[in-house]
Amino acid sequence: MTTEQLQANAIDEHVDAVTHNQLAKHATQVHKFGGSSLATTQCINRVLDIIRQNCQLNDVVVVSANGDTTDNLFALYQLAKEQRDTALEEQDPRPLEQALNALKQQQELLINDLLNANNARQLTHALKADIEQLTTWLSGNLAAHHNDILAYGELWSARLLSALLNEKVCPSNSIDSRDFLVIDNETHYRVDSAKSAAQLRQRKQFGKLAVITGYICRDEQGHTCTLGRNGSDYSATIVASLVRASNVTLWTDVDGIYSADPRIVPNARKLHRLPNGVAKELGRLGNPVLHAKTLLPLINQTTDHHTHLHVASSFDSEVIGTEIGKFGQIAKQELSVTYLNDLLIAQSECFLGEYCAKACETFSPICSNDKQGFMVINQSQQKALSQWLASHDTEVTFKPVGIIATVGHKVAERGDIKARFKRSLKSTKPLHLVNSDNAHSVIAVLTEPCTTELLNNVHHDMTKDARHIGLVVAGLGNIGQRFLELLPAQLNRVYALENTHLVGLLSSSKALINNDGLDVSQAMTLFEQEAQGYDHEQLLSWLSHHPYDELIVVDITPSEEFSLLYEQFFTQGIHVIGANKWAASSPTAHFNHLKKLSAEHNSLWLGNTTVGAGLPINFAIDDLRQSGDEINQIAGIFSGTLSWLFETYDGSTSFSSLMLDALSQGITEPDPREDLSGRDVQRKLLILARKAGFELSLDDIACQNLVPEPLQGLSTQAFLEQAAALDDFFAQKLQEANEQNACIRYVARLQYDDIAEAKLTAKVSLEVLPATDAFANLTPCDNIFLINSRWYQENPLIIRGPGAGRDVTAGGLHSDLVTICQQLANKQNQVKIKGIN
Ligand SMILES: NC(=O)C1=CN([C@@H]2O[C@H](COP(=O)(O)OP(=O)(O)OC[C@H]3O[C@@H](n4cnc5c(N)ncnc54)[C@H](OP(=O)(O)O)[C@@H]3O)[C@@H](O)[C@H]2O)C=CC1
Ligand SMILES: N[C@@H](CC=O)C(=O)O
Repeated sequence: MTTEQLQANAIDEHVDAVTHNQLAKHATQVHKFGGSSLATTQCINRVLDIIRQNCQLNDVVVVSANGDTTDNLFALYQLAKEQRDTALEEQDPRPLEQALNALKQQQELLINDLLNANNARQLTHALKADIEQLTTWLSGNLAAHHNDILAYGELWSARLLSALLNEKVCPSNSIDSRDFLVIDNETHYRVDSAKSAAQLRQRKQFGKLAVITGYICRDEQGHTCTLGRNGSDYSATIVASLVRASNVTLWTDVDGIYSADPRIVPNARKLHRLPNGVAKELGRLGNPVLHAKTLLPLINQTTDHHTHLHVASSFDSEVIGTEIGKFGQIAKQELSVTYLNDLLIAQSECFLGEYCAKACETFSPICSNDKQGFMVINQSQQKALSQWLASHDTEVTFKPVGIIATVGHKVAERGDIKARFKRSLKSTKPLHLVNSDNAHSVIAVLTEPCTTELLNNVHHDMTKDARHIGLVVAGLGNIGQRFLELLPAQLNRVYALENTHLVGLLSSSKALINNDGLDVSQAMTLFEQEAQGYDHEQLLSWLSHHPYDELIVVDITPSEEFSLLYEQFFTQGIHVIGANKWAASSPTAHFNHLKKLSAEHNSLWLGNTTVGAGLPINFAIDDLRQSGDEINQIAGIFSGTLSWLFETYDGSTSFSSLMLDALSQGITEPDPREDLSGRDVQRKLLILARKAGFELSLDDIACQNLVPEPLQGLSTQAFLEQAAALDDFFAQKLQEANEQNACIRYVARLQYDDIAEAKLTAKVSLEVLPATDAFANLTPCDNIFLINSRWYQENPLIIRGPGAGRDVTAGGLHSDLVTICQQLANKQNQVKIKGIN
């Protein structure tokens, strides 16, 4: 292996390592701005902002000509040509002069609007020289300079942007791509990569952001060439392959690739991630944004280096676009529907058997079939194909057709998708159904043009179940691990979870995020091996660009700090399932703000395990209220820990030993003082009170703290070590209760009395209860909830059962997950297409 290859491999390994975990930062990037993104001073200022926010100095910017400049240069060329072809006495030089003047003024306007006087003077001077050269070419050997003339569009655009960057953003130099980019065959746009890469290295200046002209290059003889239609996109991906960039972003006037043309199919979904092969097939079958040749340089077969491509809108840079690259299974499930009209089906005996392959090689048809002897081609190919067949002495018939195709990774090999596609076409009776050679599409050949209605209906049938849900689990302790253990079976079993993928795992200091999904059966092992340090800024940045239709964060942390992120989650439409009680018991203003945000952004927020673990107490209260009931009393034993401790504690074992036992069983909070202080019960009562419709805060609930003061300020570890200091207090309380034939229980009580002066009273405290009390005879760890309401007055509603522990809590979280996924599925079903034409 050469030194260069070794270096290249080392770079690849490094890039692989940092990009596998998606919270890591990326390497060199190429940003390409299309003509519409650079059309006006306003657009160019937006581009400056995008560069400020997204580029580093070692990145590369590739530009198209500003707005319509290339079209205007081409029109200039045509005018000059017409003039040349006109008899001398009939020639009128004015239209050409006017067009040239208009072009010059357009450039001067941009220069003077954007640059300071000094820089504007320099660029105007250079522009003047260019216009003189243009004038010479237009009146000289026109044909020989066709491409030189067109090249000015990109040249001016790069020069202007680079000058502007120098003035306002960062050091920059503009590079004329003809100084490095060499193609050895203009027709097939084949790039001389070794020569071009070496020449680009020489031109790129260290510490300056390079602004490179798109669209143009040179051939081996040094003539200016263009890269054809959408050549600037192609330039960007070529440059990316030359500098071995990790990513190219095509900043354009659309915000991504959709599952169908969104101008025709209003319910088209944006495809966040497209595998390379599928993107190429979409480009081939008429996607207006992607072009097959743009994607060619993205995979280097020799080094296996993969560059990802993003399509994003320069008009709304915050909107997440589409990423094209190498992905795992989840992205491979994406389906889209595309169509082409104004095609011809050519039928000939010549297409039967081996000649078909030859014809395909020459004409690259949309589709063909060598058993039935047909090819579908563009109308523009009819003449050439007729001639080709005539030279083979064969007859051909042509008929107008359209096509509609379903496109997705290896769809032609998936019986279920093909069957669905056939069903969706049953009213149409296509002429043929053809699998594409690469198997990434199934194409239906239609006798009539594809209509808007057909496209909408087929799109609906093909993509109705296609929304993907990403799942991020925060908190991988006692409950989090059990949740993950149960996850594989749930994903297999529950239909509503069919498109749910585990994509992120977080502890307090480490994160493992993978957009391609994590293997659920090995989640914890993967986390231990691959998780990396992270901060909230990185996490939020990933969350704001996640590639899923919906994202759910399951918060199984005990952290207030993590709960403060809910505000950003909800703002981004992310759903939250919390076992963590902090947010739901936060100060009233904050809690109301979160509720408002989640409603505004359609974020679902469930927290049924925050009280009673898996018991359906939150459901019950919601249900009572929805049925018109009014709750006036909630009481009970809300702490599994305290229930277990007081039901078990009979004096034979010290209270502190029992507490350590409860901790090891996973019943207590990570810091058992959260239970013993009454705070956990206080939070639960607040959560239920809010559910029942009362507006109060923690301070409104009197709370008896059972932790002696000297133990309150210690670290968790120190507290556990000194836990024996609890024992005397509880021994004495137990003895006093025993003397009255009673027992001690930690009880929560909320009472609403609309006649009394203090209408609402709420407290959590240690009570001495008669041995016969309903709260006195629970199975250790059970919770009991007693509710009095209009419907349940004399005879209260009672819910009782285990209120803490790994299984019931993890189970309760899974119940919330299914509920959310079912609701999201219903949301998707609301977009039924009615049929429009
Ligand atoms: N035990 C039970 O029966 C019930 C518990 N709950 C709630 O479940 C939650 C988890 O309890 P449990 O599993 O026992 O706790 P553990 O202490 O066992 O685990 C907590 C996990 O959260 C992580 N974590 C802590 N802070 C953060 C943070 N800021 N960001 C991301 N991750 C963080 C920890 O990471 P690290 O290891 O790095 O510290 C750890 O992985 C608590 O809120 C608890 O109230 C709710 C109902 C019942
Ligand atoms: N520590 C809590 C756990 C559940 O919220 C309890 O004991 O109830």
